[in-house]
Amino acid sequence: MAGAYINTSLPDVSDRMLFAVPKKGRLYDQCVGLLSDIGIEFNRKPRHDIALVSNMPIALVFLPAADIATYVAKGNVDVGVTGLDIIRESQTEHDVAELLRLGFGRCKLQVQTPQANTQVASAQDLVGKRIVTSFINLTRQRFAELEGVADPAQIKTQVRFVSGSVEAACGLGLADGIVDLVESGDTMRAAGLHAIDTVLETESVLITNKHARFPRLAATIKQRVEGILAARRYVLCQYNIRRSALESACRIAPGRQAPTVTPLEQDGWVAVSVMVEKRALADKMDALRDIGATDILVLQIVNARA
Ligand SMILES: Nc1ncnc2c1ncn2[C@@H]1O[C@H](COP(=O)(O)OP(=O)(O)OP(=O)(O)O)[C@@H](O)[C@H]1O
Ligand SMILES: O=P(O)(O)OC[C@H]1O[C@H](OP(=O)(O)OP(=O)(O)O)[C@H](O)[C@@H]1O
Ligand SMILES: [Mg+2]
Repeated sequence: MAGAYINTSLPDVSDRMLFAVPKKGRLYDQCVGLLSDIGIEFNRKPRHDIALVSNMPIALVFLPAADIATYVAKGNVDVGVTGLDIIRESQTEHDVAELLRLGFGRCKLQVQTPQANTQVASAQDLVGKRIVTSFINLTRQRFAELEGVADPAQIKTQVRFVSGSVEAACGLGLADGIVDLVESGDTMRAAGLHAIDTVLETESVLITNKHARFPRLAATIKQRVEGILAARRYVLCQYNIRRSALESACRIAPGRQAPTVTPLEQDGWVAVSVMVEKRALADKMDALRDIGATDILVLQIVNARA
């Protein structure tokens, strides 16, 4: 095979689905936790970026998060996890299919400027000025909108790429504003900056190549992840209630599909078991108690396939 060489220390991945996972950074721990929760077993040797999954025909490929969308789009790997920000920045959204939003890696890509600079109140005030960012394409697109220019290559705002520590650029006198990710806002505030515009709200996404080689396996991964995400989102609520109040109780907590109702060994009473979203749980328990529910128990869900 021209151009290829055999490295016997690399595992044979030819008949395995290649699954790209961020090799470090914010998404790494979350991804590794998710892989474990969906039953993917692997042993990553130190300094190796490929790990064979022992219980499925999958090879995990550990790559920089910023490159994963491009690898998936080009079909170098079949599926991957990365941020929506990276998919948009690398202009791969037409070549990758989004399988699932993952609910972690949530943050905002924001235009930021020194708090002390009272001349700049909105992103419009930065038109024509110097912006430093790791997201040059998204930044140019946003300033093209602000400038009313159709082609982002024609904007007058000067957008310069840096690969990290973006927030230092204003303090160093290199920029009038930056465009970077903000989650808690601590990094931004520590650099004396504040946000004046949101370019994108992002979170991690499970993506696949549109012509992926292992569509059934990718669908299995998606289903497994859905089960874990649902389990993280819901708890199982069980309570006893008089049959006469059951209809009201079902309106309060209708569940994902419908509550399970079983008769109690006590005339006129039933036991109800229902999935409830964690964030609404306390209110729902109060409301169930108000209509006479008793012995309200809350149980953690480990997995919840639809
Ligand atoms: N503070 C944050 N909160 C939530 N998600 C984030 C945050 N920073 C980055 N992300 C998400 O994680 C993706 C990868 O960024 P991350 O900073 O983890 O990678 P990196 O810059 O390659 O790693 P490192 O910062 O360790 O060098 C981002 O594109 C974004 O989707
Ligand atoms: O609003 P916060 O909670 O402070 O998070 C935002 C920071 O997180 C990311 O940086 P990261 O820690 O990944 O370092 P990096 O800049 O070296 O990528 C991002 O680039 C911001 O700097
Ligand atoms: Mg980072």
